[in-house]
Amino acid sequence: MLELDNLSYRYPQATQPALQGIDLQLQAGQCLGLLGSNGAGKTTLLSLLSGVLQPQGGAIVWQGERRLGLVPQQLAFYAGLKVRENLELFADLYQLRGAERHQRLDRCIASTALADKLERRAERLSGGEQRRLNFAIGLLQPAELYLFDEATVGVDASSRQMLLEAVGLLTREGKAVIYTSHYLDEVEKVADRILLLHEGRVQLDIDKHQLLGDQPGLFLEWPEQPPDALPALLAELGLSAEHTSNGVRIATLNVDQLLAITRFIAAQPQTPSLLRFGRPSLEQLYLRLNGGQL
Ligand SMILES: Nc1ncnc2c1ncn2[C@@H]1O[C@H](COP(=O)(O)OP(=O)(O)OP(=O)(O)O)[C@@H](O)[C@H]1O
Repeated sequence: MLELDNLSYRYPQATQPALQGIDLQLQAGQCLGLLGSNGAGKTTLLSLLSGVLQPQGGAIVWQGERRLGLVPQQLAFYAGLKVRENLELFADLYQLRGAERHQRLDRCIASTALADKLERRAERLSGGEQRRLNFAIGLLQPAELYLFDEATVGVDASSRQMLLEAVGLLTREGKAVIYTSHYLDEVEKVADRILLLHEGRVQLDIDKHQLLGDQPGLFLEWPEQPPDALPALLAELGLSAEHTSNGVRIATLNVDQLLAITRFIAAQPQTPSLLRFGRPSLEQLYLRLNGGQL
């Protein structure tokens, strides 16, 4: 539905481009998790897609009509208006009429749990409720591609869960989504593909399941250092491990090897600070990626 071809952008007076050589294809029904450290270029990319910025190099090619919904990082509603008035105003702007208008309003109010806040002036909402209003306004817009830029900052855990479900529903309905957040557990939940930006370039563009893998591994850490006898045990068991400053990661091991290691741990005077058996989380992989270890 959307193709980016060698896209680049440099802010006026900046010495380095904020984005360079970005190639990307996005399909309907896909949720792309956009990751990268502060300043990597995520917001710039979303601003180019939403038309806030114009590309200076390369092209953005839309297959079909360009219909876009945006939940921006900066709150974008009228603080002096009530929640209901804001939603009605944006429904007007989006030219929603009749049954569709009602349906979309009902759905975005339900998805963001704002039903009991409709008569409250937006400036009187709590920080998390303001985020939810911002989110609701983005969802209200009929679109084929939805962009979420740090859309859940300051939202409490149960409301966040609800917002993520609304994002999941969009992709199940065949909408494309680009979701950027520093909450990697959220990205892990909603995204099916991960795009990592580093200094304005694509560092990694990969299917989420391929990135996380399905092989469970063992992750062990101690408060200071692993026990001195650990390397000998691993050698005896024929296991290869990746060593970190205070622990090890063992990518594959069988049940007997796992049992031998747990027996060894139980016999040590110091207990581990982390013992995790399973797939690595996106957060663990991200830290390794950013540390240049992957
Ligand atoms: N208005 C601006 N003028 C000049 N440089 C800018 C401007 N906005 C962003 N930049 C620079 O462009 C680069 C990319 O910034 P961008 O905001 O896209 O990063 P980001 O990945 O969204 O970061 P964050 O995670 O902090 O939101 C950074 O080096 C940033 O300093």
